[in-house]
Amino acid sequence: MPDIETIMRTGAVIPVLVIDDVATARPLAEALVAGGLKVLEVTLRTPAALDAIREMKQVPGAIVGAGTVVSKEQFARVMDAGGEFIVSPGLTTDLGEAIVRSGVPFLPGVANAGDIMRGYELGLRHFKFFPAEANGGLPALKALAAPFYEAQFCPTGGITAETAPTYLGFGPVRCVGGSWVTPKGASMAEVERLAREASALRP
Ligand SMILES: O=C(O)C(=O)C[C@H](O)[C@H](O)COP(=O)(O)O
Repeated sequence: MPDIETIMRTGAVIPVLVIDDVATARPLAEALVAGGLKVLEVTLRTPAALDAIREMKQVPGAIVGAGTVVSKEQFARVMDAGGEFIVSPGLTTDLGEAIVRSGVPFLPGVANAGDIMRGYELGLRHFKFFPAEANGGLPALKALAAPFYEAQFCPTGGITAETAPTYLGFGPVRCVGGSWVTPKGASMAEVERLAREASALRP
């Protein structure tokens, strides 16, 4: 199982996926991987999410994890489905301890210094800055990251193909997350094209 550092370094963008119909999961993963995005975050926002993880894991090269994990029960269900990493919108000690103890790669959401300190106490150094744009964007992240020189970030929330490069140009940013690669109603050819553009993004 790759660790969280490796996962964050695999590509410039982690697509954040909302899967309504499990039948779309595998073709979507194939299009994203073909476009160069291998790390796939399936949000637990829909009833299809866990089966979507199972389907996407069949796609060679895909590294499939779950987003929107807010409870230990969800964490257990994701493990059962074969999820390879966990993303949460925030960080509680209870959930954080359970995931850290398991050794499963974990990218918890942080929005302020207290959140990061809670992560440090759990031994975590990799965080999702969420919601990135609503929290003040790159200027806010720069100010927040300054005291936490070991921390590495995946800003997510409101980021686009246009704004991603400015985030990626900031040293502690390893990758960004976003849903722009899979617009609602897009064809698989369009998703592959957007993934190819996203995977080529550099500062
Ligand atoms: O459900 C979660 O836990 C999330 O991870 C939320 C996502 O990060 C954002 O919804 C992605 O933001 P957009 O790219 O602005 O759509």
